Amino acid sequence: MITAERMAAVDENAAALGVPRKQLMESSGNAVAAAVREAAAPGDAVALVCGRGNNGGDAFVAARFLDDYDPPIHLLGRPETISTDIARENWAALERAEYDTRVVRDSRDFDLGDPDVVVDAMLGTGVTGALREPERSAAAEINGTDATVIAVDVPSGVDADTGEAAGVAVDADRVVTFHDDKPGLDSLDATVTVADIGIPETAELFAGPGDRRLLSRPSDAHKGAFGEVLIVGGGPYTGAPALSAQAAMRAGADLVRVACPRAVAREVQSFEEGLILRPFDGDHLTTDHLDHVHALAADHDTVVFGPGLGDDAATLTAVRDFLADYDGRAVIDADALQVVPEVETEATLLCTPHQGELRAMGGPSADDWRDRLDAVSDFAAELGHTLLVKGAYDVISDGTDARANRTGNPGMTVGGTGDVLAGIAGALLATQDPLDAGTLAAYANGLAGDRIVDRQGYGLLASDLLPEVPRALWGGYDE
Ligand SMILES: NC(=O)C1=CN([C@@H]2O[C@H](COP(=O)(O)OP(=O)(O)OC[C@H]3O[C@@H](n4cnc5c(N)ncnc54)[C@H](O)[C@@H]3O)[C@@H](O)[C@H]2O)[C@@H](O)CC1
Ligand SMILES: [K+]
Repeated sequence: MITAERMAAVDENAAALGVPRKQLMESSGNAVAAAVREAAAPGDAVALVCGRGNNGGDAFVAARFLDDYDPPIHLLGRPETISTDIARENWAALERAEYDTRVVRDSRDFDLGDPDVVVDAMLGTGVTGALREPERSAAAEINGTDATVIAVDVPSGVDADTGEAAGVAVDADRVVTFHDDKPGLDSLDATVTVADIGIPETAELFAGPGDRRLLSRPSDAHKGAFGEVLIVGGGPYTGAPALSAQAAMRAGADLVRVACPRAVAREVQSFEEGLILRPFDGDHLTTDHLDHVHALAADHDTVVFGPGLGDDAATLTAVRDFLADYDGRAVIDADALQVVPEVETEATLLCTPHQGELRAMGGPSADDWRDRLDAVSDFAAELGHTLLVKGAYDVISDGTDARANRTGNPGMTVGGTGDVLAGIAGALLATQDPLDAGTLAAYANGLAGDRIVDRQGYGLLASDLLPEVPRALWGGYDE
């Protein structure tokens, strides 16, 4: 099952891999034509009813595979208003090649005739709200015929994610959907077939630029919409919590605060004047500080636990006790990771071990990234938490789905890059589910490192990543 939003991301990832959408449209159109040939007897009348988006474009392609039927291709609207280049190019090809194209300027112009098979290619996943004219009248006319109705991707007017229609929708006999089943098709009274349109498996498996679609900021963004992040770290180390906090800020968090021991607070502050500190007494975290940390955590959307905390036994006990009483969202990194397998918690955790830390947690080791996908997925299911296992290919799994990320480079083995990753993950976990947050954090962190190495060669510092994080997350690079 794939949602419309995820499908759009996978599509963009496929294009980045070199399989552009126009190529996918050729496969989609071919699959639609195959369904028509299966439904139509020789000599049957076939009609294609097309909208102005890519759903219509699929049917423009199908027409070229249906020469035997010489179908009329009804375009609902003026050709100049076709909304995508690839659909427009396919329409222009039909006109130049003298297919039976018919432009419907007004719903009164629409004459469906009496076909045996109708292809409904008015609207697919791009539908918003109830069908407008002329699609609305056309849908009613299609529903009024005895023809076999084959819907392209999804019956026009139906929401592919929910199966619901905001008004009149096409009542299809068959649906040819692409790449994967859609959640909204299950409830329909139609035969659904899934056509493989040649999207590489890795367009879905590997993080890519399409994954960033999740971050498109709503236009009415107000302070507080992107989350407040608490970093709990520092003690034996001071740079780590400062890096995580700055990374969370660069990744779009609205507010980031750092809870660290008072003994190192000035030093942590000195890395960046914009950090907001909420220190606790002493020089390392212990159970004495848990009331303070719990009170703070309750006011934040996510907590990043671990950067620079150290592995003092009292500190690890404090982490364990904290998690046992916490039911929010947290990124767990560095020394804090080792307590995760022992603790019963209601919290939603995104754990970010490298492969050594994963083994220390009792997790699997596998050299090949494909083997690691399965092994990490099993271990995530066993833990009941999401894992982002860092490596040349990062592997991310919530125990159900697994993804990989291959941005990043050997220059990033330098100290502190993991703290940056944890901070980005903390910011993203405030608004995304753990699998998406982990995938996108790994992708952006690695992409930032790749851009720096492209520009200046090796010799990268973790702090170099910080100013690159916004562009890695929101685009602006020529991919
Ligand atoms: N990987 C993919 O996602 C692929 C998608 N393809 C096709 O592309 C389709 C999605 O294409 P688009 O995103 O262009 O969207 P659609 O073609 O589904 O719809 C977009 C058009 O519909 C209009 N519209 C929206 N709501 C309307 C309403 N309520 N009443 C009347 N008109 C309305 C818009 O103004 C726009 O012109 C898929 O359903 C599928 O058929 C295929 O071409 C190949 C690959
Ligand atoms: K359709």
